[in-house]
Amino acid sequence: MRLTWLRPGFRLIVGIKLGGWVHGRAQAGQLTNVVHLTHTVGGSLSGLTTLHKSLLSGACAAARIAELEDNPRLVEQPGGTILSELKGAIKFTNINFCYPTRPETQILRNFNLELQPGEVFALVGESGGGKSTIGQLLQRLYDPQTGDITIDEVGLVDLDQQWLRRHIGVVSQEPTLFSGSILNNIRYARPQASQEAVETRRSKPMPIPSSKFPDGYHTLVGERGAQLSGGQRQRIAIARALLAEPKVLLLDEATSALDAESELLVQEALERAMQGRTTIVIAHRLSTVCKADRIGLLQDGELKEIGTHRALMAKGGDYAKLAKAQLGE
Ligand SMILES: Nc1ncnc2c1ncn2[C@@H]1O[C@H](COP(=O)(O)OP(=O)(O)OP(=O)(O)O)[C@@H](O)[C@H]1O
Repeated sequence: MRLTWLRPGFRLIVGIKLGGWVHGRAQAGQLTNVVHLTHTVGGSLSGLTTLHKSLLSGACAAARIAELEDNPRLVEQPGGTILSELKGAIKFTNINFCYPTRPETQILRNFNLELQPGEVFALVGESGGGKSTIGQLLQRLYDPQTGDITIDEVGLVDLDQQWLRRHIGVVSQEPTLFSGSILNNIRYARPQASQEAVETRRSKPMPIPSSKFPDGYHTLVGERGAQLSGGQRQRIAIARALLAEPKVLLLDEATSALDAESELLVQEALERAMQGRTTIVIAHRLSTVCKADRIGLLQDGELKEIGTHRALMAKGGDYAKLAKAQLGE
């Protein structure tokens, strides 16, 4: 078995990182079959390979390994507050952030944003401007150098990280899948969900045309979903987010890999999913963000314009120029 779940040139770092990370989880009693890994971490790669097999015996463990691989987190801290009820009020206050590997490049400058529970907020701006970074900070994959981020007025730094990530549904350009069936990939956030619950959400079919797969929902997706197209991977990630019913949704170019017809169908499913959830939508195509309650234009690391599509168009600023160029308004 190859250790392809570890990126080439990344193995040693993962080994060290995994030690701390897995230990944290094991202490929390949430991933007991991985506790052996902490003993293997200074050991040989063959030891890790054996362990890898045993890890893959549990779908959740595998999912978490895949999750870890794609997100070599710098912030790993066990314990913390678990809120009994999450409303979804989000506040970023005076955030300054640069990635630790590139301290000379400031991504966010004095960034401020306050979202009401249930609000749909779209983030637009030039490529590389820091939109996805805001999503990464919200999941606490990184901590800002200065400033605070709160959910329901509790600082992210005080919240239990696993709890936080379970309550934020994420659909990104390149979703994280693990080698298992479509079914298990979808019910990652709710492992006990029945197949019926997976296939139907609020009486509407999930956006997975399972008849197109040889074994329907039991079709294996290959390592990291390699046997699927980008669009199929995205559909699975969307189905996973819909099933989990999180209070906060982060849609980062969630439909970018879909063809126009599929995008319409999936967009409809997503719009249903956004109802009653605080949602941050990141999209290049302005046609998908026009309906948001508010839109923010990120420029030079801060929100330069903020308002409804109509208000921003009336203002005639950079958003209006962008929209006119794209939508021909
Ligand atoms: N893990 C990382 N380490 C270092 N720099 C990074 C990392 N991730 C992103 N960056 C850099 O941070 C900047 C902002 O990236 P980000 O992905 O947030 O932009 P974006 O606005 O979402 O871009 P796009 O619209 O193209 O997806 C970019 O210059 C990018 O190269």
